Amino acid sequence: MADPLIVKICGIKTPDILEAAIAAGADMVGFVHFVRSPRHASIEDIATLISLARGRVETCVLLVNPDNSCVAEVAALGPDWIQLHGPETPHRVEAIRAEAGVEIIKALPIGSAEDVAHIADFVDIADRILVDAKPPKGADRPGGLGETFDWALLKALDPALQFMLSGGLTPETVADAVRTVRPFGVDVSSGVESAPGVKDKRLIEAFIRNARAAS
Ligand SMILES: O=C(O)c1ccccc1N[C@@H]1O[C@H](COP(=O)(O)O)[C@@H](O)[C@H]1O
Repeated sequence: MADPLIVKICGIKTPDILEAAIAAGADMVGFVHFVRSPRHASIEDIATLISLARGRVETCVLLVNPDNSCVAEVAALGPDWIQLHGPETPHRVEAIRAEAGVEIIKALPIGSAEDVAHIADFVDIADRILVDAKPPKGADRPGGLGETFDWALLKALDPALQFMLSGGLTPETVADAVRTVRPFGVDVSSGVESAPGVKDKRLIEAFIRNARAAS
């Protein structure tokens, strides 16, 4: 039997939405610590959210090219995962993993066949790979933009690679994404919001329901 689909709801900022994501059956919740994001949460808020979530759902802190002090601050909160969503090199990912002692999701931007080929540089270093749309030139952040990409590019991947899919997924598109791409997991942020940074409980429920129905 195939592994059950992992569903991650990212960009949670409040206990209320955390509870809604857990009640809806999320496997993993993400907290963004990146000041340019409308989903940015302070270290103090993330500490509270992780303590509420511990033992109930896997937790992930999303960072963009963090320095060592940021890594240490986040590692001290005891998340299950750190998601690196910036231009971190394989060497830097390895160093952060060793420094933090936390499993790493490496997010990689996909816009071309070369981007897909670049994934191989990280498969033995990161604990999990997440593919996202390459942000448009001039974007003020490297993700959480609701942008999709050409999923057909992923056909070049090693079929044995278990990866998570993100990038512009919504309750309407996630079933098609699951059936077409057959990812190990799906990750969503802006597709379950009523406005940038404002999560919508009904959209979270619909996303998880539709993802599971297709898996
Ligand atoms: O959510 C953000 O603001 C964000 C900021 C910086 C890097 C990544 C960010 N979000 C992640 O991007 C993907 C795709 O998001 P979306 O569903 O297209 O909105 C996902 O992993 C988000 O957690």
